[in-house]
Amino acid sequence: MNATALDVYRCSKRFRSRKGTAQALQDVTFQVPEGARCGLLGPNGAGKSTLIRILANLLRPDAGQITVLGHPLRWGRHAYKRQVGFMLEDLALMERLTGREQLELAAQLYGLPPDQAAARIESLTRPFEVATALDRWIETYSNGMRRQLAFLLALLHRPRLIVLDEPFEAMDAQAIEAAIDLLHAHNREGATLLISSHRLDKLERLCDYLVVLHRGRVRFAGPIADFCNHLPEADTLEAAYLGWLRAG
Ligand SMILES: Nc1ncnc2c1ncn2[C@@H]1O[C@H](COP(=O)(O)OP(=O)(O)OP(=O)(O)O)[C@@H](O)[C@H]1O
Repeated sequence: MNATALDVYRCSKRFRSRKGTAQALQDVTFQVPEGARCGLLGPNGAGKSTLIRILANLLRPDAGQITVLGHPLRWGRHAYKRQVGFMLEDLALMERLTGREQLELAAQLYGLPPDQAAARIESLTRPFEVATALDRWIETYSNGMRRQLAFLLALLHRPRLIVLDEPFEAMDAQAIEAAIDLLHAHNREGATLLISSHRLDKLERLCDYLVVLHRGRVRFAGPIADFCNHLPEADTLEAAYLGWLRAG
């Protein structure tokens, strides 16, 4: 049996503001086996980004235990940081660096020797439009190029777990294809994937495992085939998901 890459147990998060409270996550429990290509699905406001921000240690859960690659997640500690690559909703790029400088800086932080970093940057960026703009300030990038750069930053250090929040948003068709190919290649080399996206057609091609959140709760976690078997008449993941939502 596979080891567990990600173990989330009874994780809850409530946001409080003057206008009231929002229970973003409630007793969220699921596991992702090592080597899985896991899609994270759910309607707007289901809690996907909140969960990913908690995994990235940017947000403190109110309750719950999370284990990432065998390390318990502790608030403010980054025991596993070098083994996980994140692309978050807030891309947090450094506008007055060039794309190459941003990639080199990250490579340095991850301890890649400069010659290896240069070769890695060259091969990673080659299929993407951002390769033509690596020596320009990030400030001048289009939205799609910014997202390509953020995506490549998540993969740069060959992490064992890759966690991406809406990676395909604003990417053109060619970039999406290149991104899917790269993710498959990293998965073949052993990386586990957790990818939140509303692009169900892309997730269907990429993923073999699914976690579905709805109003902050886990409504399904398991192989995609099991999810689709609930609605045998649906011939795509999108049709199965829409049918599942309709059934309430
Ligand atoms: N900083 C915040 N303050 C208050 N409420 C928040 C905050 N962040 C998220 N929420 C609320 O938490 C809930 C979950 O939001 P979250 O962004 O995690 O959903 P999501 O599944 O990523 O949605 P989407 O698909 O629209 O990106 C929503 O009700 C949202 O309004």
